[in-house]
Amino acid sequence: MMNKQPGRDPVPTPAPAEPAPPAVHAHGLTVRRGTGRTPRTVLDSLAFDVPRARITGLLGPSGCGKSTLMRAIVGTQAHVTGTLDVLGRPAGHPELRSRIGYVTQAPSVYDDLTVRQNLDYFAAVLDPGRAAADRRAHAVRQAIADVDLTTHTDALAGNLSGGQRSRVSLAVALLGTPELLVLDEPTVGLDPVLRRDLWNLFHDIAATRGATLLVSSHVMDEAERCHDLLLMREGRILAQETPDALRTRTHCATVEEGFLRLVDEANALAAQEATP
Ligand SMILES: Nc1ncnc2c1ncn2[C@@H]1O[C@H](COP(=O)(O)OP(=O)(O)OP(=O)(O)O)[C@@H](O)[C@H]1O
Repeated sequence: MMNKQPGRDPVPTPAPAEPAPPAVHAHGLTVRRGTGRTPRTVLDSLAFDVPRARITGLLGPSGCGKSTLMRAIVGTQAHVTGTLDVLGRPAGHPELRSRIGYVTQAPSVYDDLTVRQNLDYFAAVLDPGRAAADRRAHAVRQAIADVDLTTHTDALAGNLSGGQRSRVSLAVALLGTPELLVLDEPTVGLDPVLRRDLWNLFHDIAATRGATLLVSSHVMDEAERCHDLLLMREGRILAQETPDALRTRTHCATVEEGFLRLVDEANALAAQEATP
């Protein structure tokens, strides 16, 4: 269940990282998008690791390439080159389908079905057959409880608020207890209480299930809630470190200030290089 305690919650310390391979490993990862003669390079030779059983925040301004990177990781992005390994397999490998939960920015729920019917439908796709009926019913109940929608189980999805619909999408992604959850701006448009509750849920999922979460946001204060950060700017990785390390290195009080300092430095460097 989601924690509804008032006040700001500290980021819980995760268990010491095992020397397991990272959940995501990228090297020379490049994506070109657009049709015609001049496709644009929207991800440019990225190299990074996403550690297991932790929450990595993927942050950067609108248009910097966060969604494109997430699509590449879940295997739905075309024109990907370089190395991109996910849970030990090349991104897009069929075996990964049931091991990854993905929530896009637009909640993908059927408005004319209830919350339970939406979950039943996706559970039947994931775990078909009469023999699995009891297991599916349990998984559906659990996923609805995880996102705190038990009291809305029989409500039509079309009658829910935006935040509740987002949580139905998240519940769908939680079916099958995925090892990696890729969440594209899951808190956009939510009120502060719901945002906090969702972040508490993310921490529960990482701590109790050992799942890895990659969560994108362009709201910098959400960075403070992550164990690790991948900061992006214009299709490149600007920094990969913990919030603490970023604040210390940049001598800034907040991740937002630290990020802006790195952006200014990158801009100054680019201007210097462009000067003949
Ligand atoms: N279908 C497309 N064809 C060509 N370029 C595209 C296409 N879709 C997105 N882009 C470009 O790719 C870049 C990265 O877009 P992307 O959606 O990954 O950014 P984002 O960081 O997720 O942005 P936001 O936070 O606004 O969702 C942008 O410059 C965008 O204009």
